[in-house]
Amino acid sequence: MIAVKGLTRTFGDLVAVDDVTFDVTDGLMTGFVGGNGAGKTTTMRMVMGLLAMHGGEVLWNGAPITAAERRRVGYMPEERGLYPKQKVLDQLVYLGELSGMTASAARASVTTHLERFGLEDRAGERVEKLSLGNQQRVQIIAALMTEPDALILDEPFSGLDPQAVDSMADLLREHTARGIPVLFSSHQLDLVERLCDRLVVLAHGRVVATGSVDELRSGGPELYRLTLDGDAGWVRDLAGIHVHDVDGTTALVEPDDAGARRALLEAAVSRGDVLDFAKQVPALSEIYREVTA
Ligand SMILES: Nc1ncnc2c1ncn2[C@@H]1O[C@H](COP(=O)(O)OP(=O)(O)OP(=O)(O)O)[C@@H](O)[C@H]1O
Repeated sequence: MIAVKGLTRTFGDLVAVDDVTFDVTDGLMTGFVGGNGAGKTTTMRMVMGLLAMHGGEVLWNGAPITAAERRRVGYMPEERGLYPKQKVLDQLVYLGELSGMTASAARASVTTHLERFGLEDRAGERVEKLSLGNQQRVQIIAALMTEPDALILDEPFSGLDPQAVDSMADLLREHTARGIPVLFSSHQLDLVERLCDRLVVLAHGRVVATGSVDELRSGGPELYRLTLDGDAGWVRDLAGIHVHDVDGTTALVEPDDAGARRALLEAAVSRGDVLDFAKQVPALSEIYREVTA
């Protein structure tokens, strides 16, 4: 498990990462989300030892992470570092060898991964001839091919078509199923919601929310949507009901307690037909807007 404790980094007057603490737990997919400039890349680079920390520490299974342990982490940087002139297979085998693999093991792993991403017929092409999405796939293979002990991926899904997103998601799930901790950053909240076991939400360098999607969803107010066959404006006059919105025949309300909720429903039934009354589960995007506001 990777534990980030009190990580801090400044650039001049800017505190880019401010006392950031979270875990990347074995076998779980942790999504790292936050707006542009929130500090995700800076945090990941410090975890990988590519940028000096100004405070805090990074632990691997409870002890400060060593250089050797960091080499066992598959990392996909934000700035993609491929050599445009080199052929895909040669480049990946070279990167594998740099990470300590033998040439034959690297070649076998690369071949398997190229097939997974449907790139086997591109192995002999120069990287610069690939589309951006395919270059992205090659970059991902570079992070995965060494059978790493953990994965830290900066925007691994950006630029991928839906089919490649699915291949990538399956691959990451295979890693977590083997107990490997995975941290990835993304702006695609629908993907994060679908894939992640846990979320770390960053805003202005600080962690503003952590937990599973369900935990984050249940942390907010308990809202109900009431739809009537007539105007719903009268709900504003009910005691114990905080009205969030009324739009014609529909009201979004937050009852103080179960008694207020029952009274609301009884009042609604006594006035006519109740077409719908349901608890509202907020979308991750709504929670995200709330916590990063
Ligand atoms: N080398 C640097 N020198 C000065 N400022 C920097 C440097 N690297 C990052 N920053 C600043 O630190 C803040 C955090 O940047 P960072 O790249 O970590 O954010 P991010 O969450 O990854 O954003 P994005 O989603 O846009 O990639 C930003 O304000 C950025 O401008």
